[in-house]
Amino acid sequence: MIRAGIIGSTGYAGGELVRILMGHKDTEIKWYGSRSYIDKKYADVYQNMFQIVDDICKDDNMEELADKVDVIFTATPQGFCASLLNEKILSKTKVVDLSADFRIKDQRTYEQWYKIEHKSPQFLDEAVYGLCEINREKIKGARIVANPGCYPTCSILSVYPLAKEGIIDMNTLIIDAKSGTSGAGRGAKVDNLYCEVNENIKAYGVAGHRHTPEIEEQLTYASGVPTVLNFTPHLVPMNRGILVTGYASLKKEVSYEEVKAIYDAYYKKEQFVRVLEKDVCPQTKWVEGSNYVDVNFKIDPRTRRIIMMGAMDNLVKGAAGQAVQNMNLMFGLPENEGLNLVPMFP
Ligand SMILES: NC(=O)C1=CN([C@@H]2O[C@H](COP(=O)(O)OP(=O)(O)OC[C@H]3O[C@@H](n4cnc5c(N)ncnc54)[C@H](OP(=O)(O)O)[C@@H]3O)[C@@H](O)[C@H]2O)C=CC1
Ligand SMILES: CC(=O)N[C@@H](CCC(=O)OP(=O)(O)O)C(=O)O
Repeated sequence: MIRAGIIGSTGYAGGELVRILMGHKDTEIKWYGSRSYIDKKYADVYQNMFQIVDDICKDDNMEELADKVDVIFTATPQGFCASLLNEKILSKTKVVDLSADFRIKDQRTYEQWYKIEHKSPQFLDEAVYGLCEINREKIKGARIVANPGCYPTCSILSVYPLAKEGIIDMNTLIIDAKSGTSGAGRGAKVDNLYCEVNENIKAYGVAGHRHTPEIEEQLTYASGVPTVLNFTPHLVPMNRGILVTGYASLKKEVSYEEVKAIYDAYYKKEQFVRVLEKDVCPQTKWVEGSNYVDVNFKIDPRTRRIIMMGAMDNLVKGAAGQAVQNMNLMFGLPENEGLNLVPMFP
């Protein structure tokens, strides 16, 4: 049995990790970490876990936790994992960090976009960017995995095959994205109050959202071309789900069949990326509660652009599901263990 500790188990991403790991046959959650609910029953924080989880929330330092578990998930705010990680911890346990601390390789870029000092730059090179479909082999041998951001996961997987194959002009890429409110976490914020979100849609982080450099970095690796893009997220009145729409100019004339063959070549063996059939646009409802990312595209011959679309559950493939997929790879388990979650509808 893999012994898991979750720091930040009382947040939305941590809570989803608990839900998924409860159905994982090779993992036992040994430690429910919290800062605000110490000594409270976990099921008192999340009553959906009544009679399912009997454990108490605890706080501890990460070094002591490393003695007790085989894997630590840090589902905590930006800067937390980097401020505590050290060689002693990594010599005893593996770490899957759900925050952005180790996603961006360049320390200055991280500090500039996150406006915090990076406290563990010595692990930036070693950390593997945990987008399983792209970095599978590196993840298998990793001690620390940087679980990708929710918007970046959906954006990169939607665009990746065409970036890699040089079909699109990377300098023309625009990504428009929408997220449900759970993406903002459980902490109380005025912007996320019912009356602010319900019956409303708003763009935010325009020309400055912190996921921009993460998407740019990964698409630069994929395309081999320095990629700078416009990324505009929107908050929509739903609990879960991310919908991405990407636009780029085509570098040459291509047919539907040619592009479909490219997507299929990249994803036909991937359980969690579904390339939809012609003219079917991804919907968040079709992936809710599951680890799937649905992708598709449409060529617009009038503008010589291609429109790339993706839908995903931000808490599953965008956070906890992908974290478990990473853990499975790190421990040599079947990649889908605990993740055969059928999407819920309606
Ligand atoms: N929500 C999402 O869709 C996604 C989130 N993520 C990432 O996952 C991480 C968590 O996000 P999310 O769950 O949304 O956030 P929440 O605000 O819902 O939860 C934050 C968690 O971190 C804990 N925490 C906060 N500060 C400390 C501290 N100083 N010491 C120990 N624990 C602390 C909180 O504990 P307590 O409340 O008990 O004090 C809580 O459990 C973030 O880095 C986020 O970027 C990644 C992808 C998607
Ligand atoms: C709706 C909303 O607010 N979403 C969050 C992103 C989700 C998240 O927690 O960020 P990571 O994926 O980087 O961990 C935001 O825009 O900051």
